[in-house]
Amino acid sequence: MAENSLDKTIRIGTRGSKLALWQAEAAAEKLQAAGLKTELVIISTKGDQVLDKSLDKIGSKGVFTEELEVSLREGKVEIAVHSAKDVQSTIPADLELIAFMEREQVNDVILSFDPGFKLERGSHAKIGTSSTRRRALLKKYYPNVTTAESRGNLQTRLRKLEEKQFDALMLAYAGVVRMGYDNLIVHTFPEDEFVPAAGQGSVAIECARDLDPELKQAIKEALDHTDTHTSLLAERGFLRTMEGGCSIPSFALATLTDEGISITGGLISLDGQTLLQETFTGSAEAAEALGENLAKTILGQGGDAILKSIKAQRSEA
Ligand SMILES: NCc1[nH]cc(CCC(=O)O)c1CC(=O)O
Repeated sequence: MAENSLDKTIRIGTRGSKLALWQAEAAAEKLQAAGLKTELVIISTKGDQVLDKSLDKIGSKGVFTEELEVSLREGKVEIAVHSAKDVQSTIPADLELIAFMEREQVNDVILSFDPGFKLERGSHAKIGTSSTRRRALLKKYYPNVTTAESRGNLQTRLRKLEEKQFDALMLAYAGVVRMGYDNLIVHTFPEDEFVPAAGQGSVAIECARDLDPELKQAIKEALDHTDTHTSLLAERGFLRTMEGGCSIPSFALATLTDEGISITGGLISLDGQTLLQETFTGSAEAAEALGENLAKTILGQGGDAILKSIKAQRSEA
């Protein structure tokens, strides 16, 4: 009797952080509900190990994904689960992203242990964040706010908040609610002003291109969320054309509409002085091209000069 590929246990590669485990468990539950067998395999990445440097200083692409991709290649796991936001814009040719799980609310939020904490335009608060996008947007919209590095997993960052290394902490709502810290949210940024990073709030599933086709299809059917996938194609098309890597303050958010798809995206200079932001609409079938065209437009509006100056500043540092 031929061996049935769907009887095989799907080994799920994941980082060991609590959020990563939550995401991997969410994928495992859905696979099990579809009748598939699963097992979690915890893999530590450079982004988990190097905690004393900001991500733009660790520098290389795929700080949260590389070791997972090696395990896919070596056949140690069948799939890898990532925060979609942490996945580099171009995947190596022997690997592929087969599914994007249903997206959580996409907004950035502020957490504080002081329930009376209010963020206002003139606020002088010190806010923990290590994201260049969040820092630059805060400079633009909240010019008196200062920021402090807050690398590390969510638990580490909350400890820094507890130790009063800063007054408040800025994070993605998705991770906060998944960890059950939403009771600490004191401010939610509107997504048209603080446009999230491409992929924020969604979970991406990666596998080797040569994974058994029947198994691949079953995984896709169990995990993929069509509207999220379409949005992510547009956002990742934008990101790829922007060619910035994860430490560039670019942003992109696509949503499906009655007519098709809408994507808002752009780029901000590190000092917050120059903001380029546009919204494009098109058909869902051409989602990827729409994101690419948006990026080309932003680059043409002066985005290329912003990128150049960011790269020059970085090589000086
Ligand atoms: N590398 C950080 C990272 N990657 C994914 C999330 C949050 C959850 C998500 O956006 O899916 C975070 C933390 C944050 O930005 O607050």
